[in-house]
Formats: sequence, structure tokens, C-alpha cells
Amino acid sequence: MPFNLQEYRIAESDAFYIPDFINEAEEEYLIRKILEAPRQKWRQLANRRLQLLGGELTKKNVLLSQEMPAWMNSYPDLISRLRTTEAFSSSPHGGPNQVILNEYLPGHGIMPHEDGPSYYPVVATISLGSHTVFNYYEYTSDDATPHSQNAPQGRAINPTPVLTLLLEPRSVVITRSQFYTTHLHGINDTEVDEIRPKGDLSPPTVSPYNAFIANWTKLTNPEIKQAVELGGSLKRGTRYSLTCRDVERVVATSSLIGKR
Ligand SMILES: O=C(O)CCC(=O)C(=O)O
Ligand SMILES: [Fe+2]
Repeated sequence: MPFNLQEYRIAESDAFYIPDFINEAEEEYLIRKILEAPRQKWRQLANRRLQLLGGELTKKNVLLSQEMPAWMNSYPDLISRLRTTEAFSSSPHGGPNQVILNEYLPGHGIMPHEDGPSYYPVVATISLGSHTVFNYYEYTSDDATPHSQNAPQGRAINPTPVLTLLLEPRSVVITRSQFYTTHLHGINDTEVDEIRPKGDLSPPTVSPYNAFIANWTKLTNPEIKQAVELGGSLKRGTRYSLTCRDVERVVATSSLIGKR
């Protein structure tokens, strides 16, 4: 049966949530492979560490392409699986060619940001190991020009998220088009997510963590579903995210050898 991305759409947005995109055995295998990478592959940032898979971007937004690890494109071949969702059907290469792998320990997050102009406006993020709560934000000013800068320097952000999603382990979330280009995204640096019951639509008063989960009908994990439907606390574990993107301009690293 052909894949129907529309079934996974969240409200009227260009955000899509697909639970159980990979199975538990695959998840375990992927985490093992991720942790087998030599220490030099990791870049340590203040609040997380990351690996660049598929190559690095130059200052001019060109991908210096490098081979993906086998676990991305042979088994379990997440690249082909993402292609079947058709989320990338109008992107330059029809599928992702660069993946940023992030590792978050409980209490780690990522500040609201835009991913910048190097990428075609679609991103698919696979979560492994733990859930997280993912927020989308808007600029407060009217002059929100898409892709104006990577870091929202000097521009005011409305601190109340416009959309909050609960990302279960083994799920993928896809955002694209205008939704991707005009919103910022971020994760709070908390160890425990306090979830409001789904019936409670009043504006968050306790803290920005205490958000309404927009994808609650699509959740499959019993413990997470219960916390979201009745309200409750969810303790975070170590989470790996594979953020898969299509970089428009690519040069093969091998073609540069001998030209230096
Ligand atoms: O870990 C995530 O889910 C988001 C990561 C992210 O936004 C990024 O790598 O640009
Ligand atoms: Fe991002």
C-alpha cells in the first residue's frame, strides 16, 4: 500500500508525526552502532554532543559529501525508509543527504533556532532511546523573514510555543514548507516533562514546559499516552535524534583530492 503522509498531519500544519517508524530491535541496533563510533567523530557542545553524518557544510552552504555509515543507508536503511514517506518528494535529491546526530542527556535541550538556508525546507527527525517534548515558536515582530539568520540574534521570540509535540522513541517528525521556514524549534533543558491533561486548553501558567501536546491522538506508548491524556510527569532518558535533511548543493569529497 502506498504511504499516505497526510494521515500523519498535525492539525492544519505542515508538521507530520509518525509513531513506530522503526521497531525496538532496530532502535537497539542503531543505538549500539551510534555508540560504537570512535570518540573523534563526536563534537562536544555545551549542552549536547553531535556527529555529522554524510559530510560537513562549507561556509557557502555546500555539502562536502562523505559516505553515510552503513546503518543509515544499508541496514536498517533509514534513508530509503524516509524516501518512502514522500516527505522529500520535491526536495533536490528526493531524500536526505546529511544527518545531524544529536545526543541529549536528561536535562539537556536545544535553544529555539532556525536550521538556516543551506537546507531544502524539509527535515525529518527520528528519536531513539527516550521521548522528548519539542516546541515550535514564532517571532513576535511582523518582519519575520524566512531564513534571515541561523541564530535568532536580536529578534524577539514569543515564549509561548505555537505548537508542542511529544516525540516518542522510534518516531519520526517531519516539518516542511512554510512551517519549517517561518518557525523556530527548540527543546527545554529539563529532566522531567510535566504534561498538562489534554482537556486543559488554558494558556500555560506554570511554566513553558507545561504545554498542551498537539499530537496526543497519534501516540502509541501506553505510559506516555496516559501521562498526556491525564496529565503527569515523564522522566527523560538519554535521547538520540537523527535530523535528516537534503542539502541542495553538494560536492563529493573525493573530487577535491588532488585539487588542494
Ligand atoms: O534533536 C532534535 O530533535 C532537534 C535537533 C535540531 O534542531 C538540530 O539539530 O538542528
Ligand atoms: Fe534544528
